[in-house]
Parts: sequence; structure tokens; C-alpha cells
Amino acid sequence: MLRIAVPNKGSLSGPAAEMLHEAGYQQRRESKELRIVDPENQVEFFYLRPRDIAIYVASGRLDVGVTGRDLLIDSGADAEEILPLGFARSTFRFAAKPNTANGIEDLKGRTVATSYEGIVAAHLADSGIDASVVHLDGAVETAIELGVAEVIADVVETGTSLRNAGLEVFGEPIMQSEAVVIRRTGADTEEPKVQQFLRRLQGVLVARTYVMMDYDCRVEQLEKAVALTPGLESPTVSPLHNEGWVAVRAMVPAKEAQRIMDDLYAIGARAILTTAIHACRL
Ligand SMILES: Nc1ncnc2c1ncn2[C@@H]1O[C@H](COP(=O)(O)OP(=O)(O)OP(=O)(O)O)[C@@H](O)[C@H]1O
Ligand SMILES: O=P(O)(O)OC[C@H]1O[C@H](OP(=O)(O)OP(=O)(O)O)[C@H](O)[C@@H]1O
Ligand SMILES: [Mg+2]
Repeated sequence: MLRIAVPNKGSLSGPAAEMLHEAGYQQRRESKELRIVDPENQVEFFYLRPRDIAIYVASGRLDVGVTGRDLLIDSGADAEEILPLGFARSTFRFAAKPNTANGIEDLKGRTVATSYEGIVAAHLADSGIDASVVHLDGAVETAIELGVAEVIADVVETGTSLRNAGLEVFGEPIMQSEAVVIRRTGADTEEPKVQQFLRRLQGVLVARTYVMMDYDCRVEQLEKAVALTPGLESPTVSPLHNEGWVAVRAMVPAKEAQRIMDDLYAIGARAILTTAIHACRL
């Protein structure tokens, strides 16, 4: 049985459960459940605090886990990222009151408040900056107003929390984060049950980011059309009853679908359709 750690709270937990559900796994019915078995799929899910997941996976007691890249790095645990999942995207940045700092050099001798002490301490050390770090559990934006620190380092997504606190980011982003699947460092990721789990999640990612496109075009335009819709392997081309015409089918990135439809139309393709992909195994 594959043992999987899943976030039980916070920004990661809802989207993680949704993705696992889309991948065909049973998920817990109540937010208090800490552990469920999905016998049909031969997996067991452990609902853990997001910060603890890398520690459990590094211990080898759980096979894989879903967590944030920033939490993985902050933990310093002996685990590595094996698949990015594309949700809970954020950047990790320094922020302060306007006109207090322009770059990391301005942090010398100052105090930085953060919930991600591991990331911040390592980043300061790498940059050769001597500054103090104060650990706070959350709502770190308030630390400046209350005089606990002059600078904060925190997760930024829309920037609303910083704006509301009258703060501005400065310097280069410290890191980019998103939800990731992790595994103990050096553990065999080729193991069939791990591979099957990853293939299911990859299937969800593809179904979310690609659409299926069908269209008809004249044989003379086929090469140009195929250049616009190369598909993942190569498009399917079938003859039409009308001589000189073919039907083409290929997967295209959902974000580019409208532009591709315009370009296909412009070279004479017609009956251009897109349909959603519900599940996929590449
Ligand atoms: N607003 C956000 N947008 C995107 N990702 C976020 C956001 N806030 C936190 N994260 C990500 O969620 C993970 C942190 O999860 P965690 O549950 O510890 O914190 P949280 O989502 O802030 O919840 P809590 O309310 O418990 O503080 C990190 O990977 C972080 O990058
Ligand atoms: O850029 P934004 O879209 O505003 O998102 C970023 C904010 O979201 C998270 O806070 P959360 O609400 O989880 O509170 P916390 O600080 O207590 O973790 C994070 O810690 C930031 O404060
Ligand atoms: Mg938070």
C-alpha cells in the first residue's frame, strides 16, 4: 500500500484534495479525519500539518507527500521534489515600509520577521548578510507596525496582505513556490506504486492544461496546419469523404487554443472545435 501525506489545513489542503479526487482517489469526508484508506487504489492518506509533511516523508515512514516547495526547503528535511503540481503558486519576498530598503545589503544589522526561518537564514548566509531573524507563526505583516522587526520575509501571491499593511516588496524574489510531490532523498522513484501515483497526477495536470482540437483542412495546407498543432507525439490525420480534405486531431495548450483557432482559420482550416480532456494517461 502506498502511504501518502496530504496537507490537512491552509492554502494547500483544498486544492490538494481536489487534485487527488480528480486522479480517482477517495478523499476524507470530514476535515477532522486524520487518516483514510482507499483499498481499491491500494493507498493510505495521512492528513498532516503542511509544515510537518517533509519531516514525515524524510523519515521514510510515508512514501510520498504533497507540500509547498517553500515548506520543503524551509524544513531542511532530507526529501526532494519529484513533481510540481501547478497550484498554490507564490513568491517568497522581503518587504518593508516604503523607502526603508532597496536591496538585501540594506538588511545588515536589521531584524527580519518570518515564518520561514530556514529559507531566510540560508538566503542571508548565502548573500553574506549579517541580520537577525525573528520567528513568528503567521500574520507577520503586523510585526513591523508593532516594532518586532523592520523587515519581513513572507509568501506573496496577489500582494493584498502587504498593501493592506502599508508594506512594499524590495530586492529580488527569494524563491518561487508551488505545491509539489516530495519523496525521501535518494529513495527509488521508479517503484511501480510511486510511478502509478505520479502518472495519475500527471494525467490531471495534462487534462487541466490541454484541450483536444479537431478541424478540417485542405491537403495543401496540412503541413502549415500541423506546424500550428504539433500535438504531444504527432497529430492524427484522417481522410475526409470530400477529396482533397483531411480531418486533424491534436492536443493543444488550453491557454493558446483561441490564438491557434484564429491562425488555423486564417490558413483555411474550418469546423475547428475544441473539447475538454477529462482524464489522461500520457
Ligand atoms: N495566499 C497564498 N497563495 C498561494 N499560496 C499560498 C498562500 N499562502 C500560503 N501559500 C502556500 O501555502 C503553503 C503554506 O501552507 P500553510 O498551511 O502553512 O499556510 P497558510 O496557507 O498560510 O495557512 P495558515 O492559515 O495555516 O497560515 C506554502 O507552500 C505557501 O507558499
Ligand atoms: O499576497 P496575498 O494574496 O495577500 O497572499 C499572501 C498572504 O497569504 C498568506 O497568509 P495567510 O492568510 O495564510 O495568513 P498567515 O500569514 O497567518 O499565514 C501569506 O502568509 C501571506 O500573508
Ligand atoms: Mg499562512
